[in-house]
Amino acid sequence: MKILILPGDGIGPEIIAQATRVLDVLRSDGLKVETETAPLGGAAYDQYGAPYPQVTQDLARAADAVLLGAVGGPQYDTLDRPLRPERGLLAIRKDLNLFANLRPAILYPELANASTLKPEVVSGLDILIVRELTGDIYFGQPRGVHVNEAGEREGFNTMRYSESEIRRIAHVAFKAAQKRQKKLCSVDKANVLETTEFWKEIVTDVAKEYPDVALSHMYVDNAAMQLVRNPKQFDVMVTGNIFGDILSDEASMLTGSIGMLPSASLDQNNKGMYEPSHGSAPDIAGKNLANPLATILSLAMLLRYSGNNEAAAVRVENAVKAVLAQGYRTGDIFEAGTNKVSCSEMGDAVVAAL
Ligand SMILES: NC(=O)C1=CN([C@@H]2O[C@H](COP(=O)(O)OP(=O)(O)OC[C@H]3O[C@@H](n4cnc5c(N)ncnc54)[C@H](O)[C@@H]3O)[C@@H](O)[C@H]2O)C=CC1
Ligand SMILES: CC(C)CC(=O)C(=O)O
Ligand SMILES: [Mg+2]
Repeated sequence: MKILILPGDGIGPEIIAQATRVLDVLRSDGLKVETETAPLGGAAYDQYGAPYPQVTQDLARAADAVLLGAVGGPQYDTLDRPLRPERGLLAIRKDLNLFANLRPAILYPELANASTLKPEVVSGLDILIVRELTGDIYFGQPRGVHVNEAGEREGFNTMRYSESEIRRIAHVAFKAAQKRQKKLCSVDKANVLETTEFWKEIVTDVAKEYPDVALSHMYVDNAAMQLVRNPKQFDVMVTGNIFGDILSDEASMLTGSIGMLPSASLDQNNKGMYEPSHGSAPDIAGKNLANPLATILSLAMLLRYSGNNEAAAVRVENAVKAVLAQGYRTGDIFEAGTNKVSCSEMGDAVVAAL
């Protein structure tokens, strides 16, 4: 298997370094992988003047899977939009047709007290958020800032979803629910937005092919509230790009920290890009403070989905469980009585536990 590694910006290189060490151990134990490394985002802009340069595109297309740290940073926030790191991320997702973003929010029992919610609200939590990733207001045209008819400057983006885009993500979500508790909640804002009323209509139609899955619908504002009130009511949630982006950050805090939430972004054939759900955390970048576990768990997802290697995935996940049981904690999940470690020390612990 060919894996392209994209460290990206901010904490990206630090967390990717720990995931790469884990991969190296698996490789020394016989896992057949070739790796290449390329820049994406701000790092690519600095080197090539573009956030998703040709060299990265060529390697990404040739790879079976991509492992990404994160992109972005304040030094890039004043660049023209097409040059910004986040555009590079959107471009690679679109280029590789990675429409299905799986974001599992699982609470490891050892982290029940790291959550800001009461342990009884989150203990045993196991939710899968299925987020559509290549459509919606993040990609819809027209977009921009112009002077309107009243002579005033005005910003605009467009929320759009085609029927085929909704159908294919709905199928992914129903199939995922079939393998879990057979409950799917589709999240929309159908009371206000035509695009998401259409979403609801199509998801309801696709449901006819999955009679064993109980489908429910919820408005996104209520879903945001219910995730905090009673998150264990959910099994699989399916939603569009922007709602999924926001709800998955919210769900991450149910697991103790955004530094714990991995993700897989898949195409129709399980080629995928794997990345933590968080960003480049400029506030802690370069300080060896970041939690690398979301990235290491993203590597596990890579091994499972693109590598078709369940045993290797479980080995990595068990190592993460072991280090949590041993009491290792980066600052974001630290609590009294545990052992506070740096990003690289957490990597040491995971490598030792493999
Ligand atoms: N997939 C990606 O590459 C994403 C990139 N971004 C970009 O990242 C930059 C920062 O965005 P923010 O809104 O601050 O979101 P962020 O997720 O980078 O950080 C939010 C907060 O969570 C903390 N945090 C995040 N990951 C952590 C980790 N592994 N360990 C410990 N603490 C962690 C940060 O220190 C910060 O306090 C921006 O340029 C943004 O556009 C944001 C989200 C996703
Ligand atoms: C640049 C953003 C679209 C990335 C993000 O926030 C995410 O994918 O979670
Ligand atoms: Mg996000």
